[in-house]
Amino acid sequence: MSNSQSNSKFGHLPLSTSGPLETTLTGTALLRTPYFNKGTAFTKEERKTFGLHGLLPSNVQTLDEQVQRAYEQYSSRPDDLAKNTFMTSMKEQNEVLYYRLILDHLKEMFSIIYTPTEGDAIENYSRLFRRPEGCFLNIEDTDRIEDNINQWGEPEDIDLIVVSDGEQILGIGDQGVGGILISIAKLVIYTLCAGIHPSRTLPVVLDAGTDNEKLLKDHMYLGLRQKRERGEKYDKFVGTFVEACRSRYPKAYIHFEDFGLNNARRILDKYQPDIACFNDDVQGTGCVTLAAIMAAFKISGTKWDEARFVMFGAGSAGTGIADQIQDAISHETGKSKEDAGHQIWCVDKPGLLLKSKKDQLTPAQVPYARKDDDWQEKDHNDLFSIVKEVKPHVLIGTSTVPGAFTQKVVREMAKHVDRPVIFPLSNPTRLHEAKPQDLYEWTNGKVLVATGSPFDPVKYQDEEYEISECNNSVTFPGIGLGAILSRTRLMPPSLLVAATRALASTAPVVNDRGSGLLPDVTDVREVSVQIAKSVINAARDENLAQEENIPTDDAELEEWIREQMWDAQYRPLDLITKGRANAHAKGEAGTGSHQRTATFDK
Ligand SMILES: NC(=O)C1=CN([C@@H]2O[C@H](COP(=O)(O)OP(=O)(O)OC[C@H]3O[C@@H](n4cnc5c(N)ncnc54)[C@H](O)[C@@H]3O)[C@@H](O)[C@H]2O)C=CC1
Ligand SMILES: CC(=O)C(=O)O
Ligand SMILES: [Mg+2]
Repeated sequence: MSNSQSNSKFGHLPLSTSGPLETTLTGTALLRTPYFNKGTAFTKEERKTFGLHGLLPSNVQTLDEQVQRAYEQYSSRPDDLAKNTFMTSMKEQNEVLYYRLILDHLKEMFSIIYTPTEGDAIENYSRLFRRPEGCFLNIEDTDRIEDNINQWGEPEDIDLIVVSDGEQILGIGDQGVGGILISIAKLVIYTLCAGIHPSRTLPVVLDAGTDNEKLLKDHMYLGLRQKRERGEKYDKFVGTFVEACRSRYPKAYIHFEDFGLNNARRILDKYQPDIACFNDDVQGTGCVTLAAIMAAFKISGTKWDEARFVMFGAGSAGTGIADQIQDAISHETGKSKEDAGHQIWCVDKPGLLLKSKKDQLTPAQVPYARKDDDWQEKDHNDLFSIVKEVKPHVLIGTSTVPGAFTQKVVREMAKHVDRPVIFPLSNPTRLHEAKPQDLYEWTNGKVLVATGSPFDPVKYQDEEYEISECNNSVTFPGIGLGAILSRTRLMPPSLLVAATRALASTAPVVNDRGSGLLPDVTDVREVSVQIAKSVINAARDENLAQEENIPTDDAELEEWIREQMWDAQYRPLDLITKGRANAHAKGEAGTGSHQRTATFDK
């Protein structure tokens, strides 16, 4: 491996990003491989070495000039969905340019490549489809799963797999095979926000059918046109997929995304004891929300032993957040977990979760069910009455019910606590339980707010307030970076606690303005370094790290992490012979069945 240009003391590491890239590709094959393609930025020497003369206009451009042109093209698209489609095709042409463009306009573009616009792209997947990306597995072809997984590379080639079965995409429900786009979007965020190598990841959709009638009736729908399979056949499907991943890519970390209510937690509970895996909706959301609550309490002065929480929408995200709050109360106050749970009231479709309805509750909801006796003769079916009774300090929405936090509910809450902490987290934007502007008006500016999708700053009484985005995208990239670099065998709750503490400590100086509950998205790469550092240290302390050469010195560890974070910069290219490529026992550049194996990094 050639590292002639690396100045870093860690330039020898396999994931180091400071040296040249090696490839066997030349001519149009090189131009058509997005990982290597530099387009008009190929230097004169490279054009000669790689046979590019006549295939490019003569002027050599810098990456900055390319970004400028691409941004003008992007800006000329008529609406957000058209911008999203433009970005998808850019990704298929030139990955460095794609990521550089977004990083240079992160705040503006985050909502285009992620929630809310990605939700629209997913809803229209079969109609907007141009080119497949990712691994499509379907429940009627389980015999092929192993082969389909194996074709993406050699055992050392894949670090991270994001998988969805498309049943509960963002807040827009069952999108069937379109779920591939959430796996891809989450991987893009891993690369943008934590420098995960784009060529060492694998997006997967598990197509188990769909219960979305609109898709079933749509003759253009590209997935299995049948009702969702459940039960044993479904479990076997997921099990075969997990086994295939484990046996082919034993070091890969598996991220589960947007599974339905009855599967998300069940699948996590099944695999978490044995493999390094993570459910973003349950765990990532829990981490980021807890960090935001910690920041809010610093402003409000609320004490953990007296704080009362109402969770509205007790599904995957709601119970995931409740679990993290419960652990935090227990940790901060020394209370038992059971006692800590008494400070949390969970509300779902039928109202407050009650013990008498145990049969109708999911296993994750059961610990939060309240005694019926305590609620006799009290109205426990509607949110207003519950808020009136509980007088919560914190109200969190993960219900997908837009406007559920009405003026009446919010004013009632504000009567009892000085600084109401209100987080409407349901995505996409149109499903938020309340709008930040209204929350400011209804609480006379007292609210401490964070939202699931991005919102513009709020203007209230001549002041402007930033609205923090409380989205798992602030946490999962750093957690994944830590998992990958430490090669942790497992991802137990203790590593997530380490991640949450690191995130909470990176919040900007918390102030009384409602801003600063969480770091700004533009700082997310630095935040990811801190989260990864904390996760790596915890993995090592608990003997879970399989990577042996993790620096013990804090500053060195940071340098070690940064050196292994992929950045959107063109690297010099070395032309190597096919024989040498084979000697590295890696997928031969450009001849794989898909572009993700068509890379040969260093
Ligand atoms: N900000 C963030 O980082 C995240 C936000 N979310 C958002 O949270 C929402 C829920 O996502 P998941 O938990 O994955 O879905 P889920 O389907 O597991 O949970 C939704 C829950 O809301 C309940 N619900 C529906 N109607 C209700 C009503 N009228 N009253 C009370 N509860 C009601 C459902 O019964 C279910 O238990 C989505 O909009 C999703 O986009 C999810 C994960 C992360
Ligand atoms: C953010 C996310 O994971 C969701 O809304 O499902
Ligand atoms: Mg999700």
